[in-house]
This record gives sequence, structure tokens and C-alpha cells, in this order.
Amino acid sequence: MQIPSSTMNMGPLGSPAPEKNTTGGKGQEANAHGEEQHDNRPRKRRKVAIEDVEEEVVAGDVPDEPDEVEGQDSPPAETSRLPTPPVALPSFPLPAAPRAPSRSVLALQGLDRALVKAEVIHPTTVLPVPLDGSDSQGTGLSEKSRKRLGDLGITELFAVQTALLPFLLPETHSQRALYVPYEPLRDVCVSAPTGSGKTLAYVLPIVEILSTRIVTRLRALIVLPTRDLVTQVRETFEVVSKGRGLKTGTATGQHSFSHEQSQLVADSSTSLRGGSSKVDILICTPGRLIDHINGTPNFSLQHLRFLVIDEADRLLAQSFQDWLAQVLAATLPPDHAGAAYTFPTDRYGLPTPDGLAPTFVHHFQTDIDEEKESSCQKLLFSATLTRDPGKLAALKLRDPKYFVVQAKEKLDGNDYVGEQFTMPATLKEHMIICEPSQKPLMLFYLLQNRSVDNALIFTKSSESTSRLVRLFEHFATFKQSGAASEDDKLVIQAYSSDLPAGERKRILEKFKAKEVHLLVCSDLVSRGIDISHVAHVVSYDAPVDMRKYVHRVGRTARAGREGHAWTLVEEQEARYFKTMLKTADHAEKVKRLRVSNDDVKPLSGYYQAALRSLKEEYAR
Ligand SMILES: Nc1ncnc2c1ncn2[C@@H]1O[C@H](COP(=O)(O)OP(=O)(O)OP(=O)(O)O)[C@@H](O)[C@H]1O
Repeated sequence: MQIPSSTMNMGPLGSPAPEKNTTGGKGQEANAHGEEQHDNRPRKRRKVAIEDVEEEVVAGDVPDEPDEVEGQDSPPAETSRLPTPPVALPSFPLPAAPRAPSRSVLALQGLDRALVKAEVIHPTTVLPVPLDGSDSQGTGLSEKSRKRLGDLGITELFAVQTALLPFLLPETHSQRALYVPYEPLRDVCVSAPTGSGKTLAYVLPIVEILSTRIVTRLRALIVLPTRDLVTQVRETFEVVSKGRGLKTGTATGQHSFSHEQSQLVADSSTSLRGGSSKVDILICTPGRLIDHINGTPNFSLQHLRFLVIDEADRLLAQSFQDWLAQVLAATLPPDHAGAAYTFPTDRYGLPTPDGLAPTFVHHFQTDIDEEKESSCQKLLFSATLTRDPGKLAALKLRDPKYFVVQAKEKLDGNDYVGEQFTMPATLKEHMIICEPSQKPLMLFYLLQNRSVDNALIFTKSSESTSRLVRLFEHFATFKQSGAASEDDKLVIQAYSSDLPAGERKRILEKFKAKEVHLLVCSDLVSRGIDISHVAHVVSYDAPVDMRKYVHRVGRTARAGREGHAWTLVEEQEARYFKTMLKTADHAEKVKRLRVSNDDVKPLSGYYQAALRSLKEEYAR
């Protein structure tokens, strides 16, 4: 019997062999649309010449850069000719991340002050929403918005919303305007647990402020790391803004570029200095956004009132096409002096109405030469938002205000550099330490004996995902041949980045409808997914860093519901995993579950039979 090479890595019992976990930065990169994906591109060959020897180097063989390179200097250039080695060395790419800015630069942006003076909100804080009449609770929301929330069954604001809404919707009328050229708006960073309602915390103020607009211009830009999240956030915008006349668009690369262009820009034939837009709100992935900035006539960010970077830690780690610098530059007038302003004309030479944003007016030589502040307010959100000033500095934040939702009343004086992880209070966490070969059995034990259902199961790669799904299907066939009723059957499905978007959507719908009970996925597609009935999260392969752990377990225990997280830790990983939890001050929360041989004995026979079937299947 010959096992194909793709299955050669399997452990003795069909579980993946304890190879190094690669769910981190390795093997992943941003695709053409800025979405993360596996590194399965054809390896490019490039030539390097060192020591007069010319040799071909497979670019993919060069170690990938770590997920995030912080304040790292370029390695000093090797100038002297060394006597050895005789063999050519591969040339390593220079780190893409810029140098960390100096303290004085950070202080200029008010960053260290903002980080130390962060406003801490307790996760249990809520604010009732008066559904009609006056806003007696000070939510900042108009009666129309409050009524809409009532229609959606939302009667109180969650902690992150209680802090953000009054801040972004102050009573001062001028600060709620579409353009605020004389009173610079403060930017905002928000760190709040998974499932705590961050999306509504920005959707509500954006809808509230943009609803006052008369002309459609691109005024809110939401950047997210994946297409699935774009779809999810678009749905939230559409539901909340119903009846307010706002137009929402997306740009993810799912449709052709020209189709997207036609959906975003109303007039692409006249050269309009004020830009042209069919949408008020654009939700997008960074790669496609850059394509439109560079390649879509009259696509302009000059009218932006809000720039939201959701899942900011992940997006800030992407240096794809230097996307952030390009987006920020597009919100401001160019540095060089502009030409004299002449009214644009259409193709027949007739004057065309144009609307330059106040900040851009002084760029042209007009009678008005007074400089105006940009009205674009930047909002950053994440459950694991870095507080590393070096990373935040790239955003050029304006007098930023930092909000943190966590149970601790005060941030430790000194810990503003680094990260803070806050979990939902309703989450119960467990780990099982076992041999690698026992992992499938432990999973089956959880499904059978701990009523794990409506669960997301995380693996380290899409390959492991499909292997595990097949193994389970074989196991279920044997196990359920003796099952009392059809009701006992658990339906499992792979949910991987390899699947087309439409197929992923269909699977997610089935999972939501409880026609699929177990969804096996890798980290790439899971981030931010909001499905209320996820009761369990199983990390079949342990996460390699705390951030991944937080985002995985955060798929359950959302919006105040109960949830369980189970992590299967291989014996040789246990020390690393425990240290990771300890460093994050989280070790005590994760209880160890001991599963004995006797506990799994009733399942062993089915498991062995499933393994044999799987091996035969792969051999065919
Ligand atoms: N005030 C509220 N009342 C009731 N439900 C709410 C409220 N705010 C948000 N929700 C619901 O809570 C769920 C989680 O919200 P959301 O997806 O915004 O969380 P999140 O903080 O962005 O999580 P993640 O970091 O995992 O993306 C959603 O289903 C949302 O509809």
C-alpha cells in the first residue's frame, strides 16, 4: 500500500504528525486583494550574485519574515569580502517594516499620553437605549436610530458602545458635522474582547453622522482583513441604516475590477477634482482599496469623515503595497503646490459641478488660502490591539483617545507597551494534554462525552482540515452504524480558504441553520466571524500565539452568552502553551481536563477502523 506524499506527514494514527505548527506568519501572506492566504504560489526563481558566483535561489526557500517586525533595523550591509564561505549565500529581503519612531515623535502625536491615560470600561457596563422620546440616557443617538435599534431587539448598549457613542456623537453640534475643518477631531483606538459589540460601536455613529448628508460622497471607509468580514460588516451597515438613504458598497476583488469601478464611481469620464462616488460607505480589503486609489478615475478619499481599521492588529501587520501609507496619503492634499484652480468641464466643455473637500481647497491657487484640518477621524478596533507605540505611530493619529474594555480598573503603570488580552466573562476554558496520536480520539471523546456540538474546530492548515473531516466521517460511519437514531448524527464540514467565496457562504448558512454541526477551519477564515450559536471552540491544533488563541476562543461566548473553549495540547507543546498563557496572565483561567484510557476505551475500536478506512482511501 502506497500513501500519497500529501498524506505522508500523518502521525501513526492518522493525526497530523507533530510537525511545526505553521499557522503563524509563516506560509501566509497577503494575496492580491490583501487577504491572507496560504503560501501555495509557484516559487519564483531569482538570481543573486555573491562572491562572483552566480546561483539561482528559490525565493520561497528564504525564511519568511515573522508576522510582525517591530522597530527592526536593516541588517548592516556586508561590504568586506570574506575569505569563506565558497558557496553563494542567499540574499535575504530587507525588513519591510519601517524603523520605530523616536519617543519625541510619539509624544508629538500624543501617543504615550493616550496610552497611559486610556479610559478603562468594565465589560459589564451597559446603557439602556430609550426607544423613543428624548435621549435621556445620553447615548448620543437620534430618535430614529434608537427606534431602529428597538426594531432589531437591541435595548441596551454594550460596554464598548457606552464609551464610544457619546464620544463620537457629542452634544456639540459642530463636532457631529460632516466637515470639521476648525475643530480637529480626536482619533480613537479601541481594545475590547471578542464578541463585545465593536462593530455596532462604529456602525451606529457613522450612520448617525452620515445621515445628515445631502450629496453622496465617499465619507466612511472601513478596512477589514478578509472578504467574509466585509460581507458581515456590510450586512450590519445595511440593517442599521435601513430607511436612512445611505449607500453602502464593497471592494474585495470578488468581482471584476471594472465591475467594482462601475459600482463605486458615478462619473469616471470627467476629471473631477472633488471626486465622484456612488456610495457613502465603502467596506473593503486593503489590496483592492489600493487598486482603486491608483486605478479608478475620480475615486477619492478627500471627503472621508471616518476611516475605520477593524481587526487593526492583523491589518497593521500587513505591509502589502505599503497600503496604510497610501491610504493616509489619499486622505490629504498632495504635498506639492497645486495648479491654479479651474472649474472642471465635461466632455462637451461645459462646466461641471465639483466639490472639493475643505482641506483640499487651499491646495489649489484660489482666493481662499487658509489651511484647514482634515475632517477624517480614524477609528482603530481590535480584541488584541497592540499598544506598541511603534506600530500605532504609522497611523499618524491625531490626539488619540484610547478605550480599553477590561475588568481591571487601571492599566498597570508601565504596561502600555505590549498587549493586553481580555476574554469574555462567560467563557469557560479547558485544555487536554495528550500524545499527538491521541488527538483525534480526544476530539471524538469531547463530541461524545462533553456534548460538544455547534462547534468550530480549528486546525493548523487547510490540509489538516480536510484530513480531519474525512477521518471523522469514517469514524461516524462506524460509530453511527450502531446509533439509535438519525438524530445522533453530527454533520461535519470543512470551512477553508481553499473554497470559493460562494461555497463558504453556503456552508456558513447551513451552520447557522444548524444543518451542519461541526465546522472545521483554520485561523485564516475565522477571524471576526459572528455566529451567535457557536457554543464550543475546539483548538484541535494548539494556537501558536496568544493573539490567535484569543481570536479563536472569541468565536464563542459572544454578546454575553455562555461558551466553552477546548484546546488539545500535544505533550511536547505543553510547556510552551502554558508559558504562553502565563505570560498573558491567563494560566489560571484554563483548566486542565484529564482524560484517561478508560474514558476513551469505548471509542477506540471505531477510531481504529476509521483510520484503516482513511488510509485505504488515500492509497486508492
Ligand atoms: N447592544 C447590543 N445588544 C445586543 N446584541 C449586541 C449588541 N451589540 C452587539 N450585539 C451583538 O453581539 C454580537 C457580537 O458583536 P460583534 O461582532 O460586533 O463583536 P466584536 O467585538 O466585533 O467581536 P470580534 O472581535 O470577535 O470581531 C453580534 O451578533 C452583535 O449583533
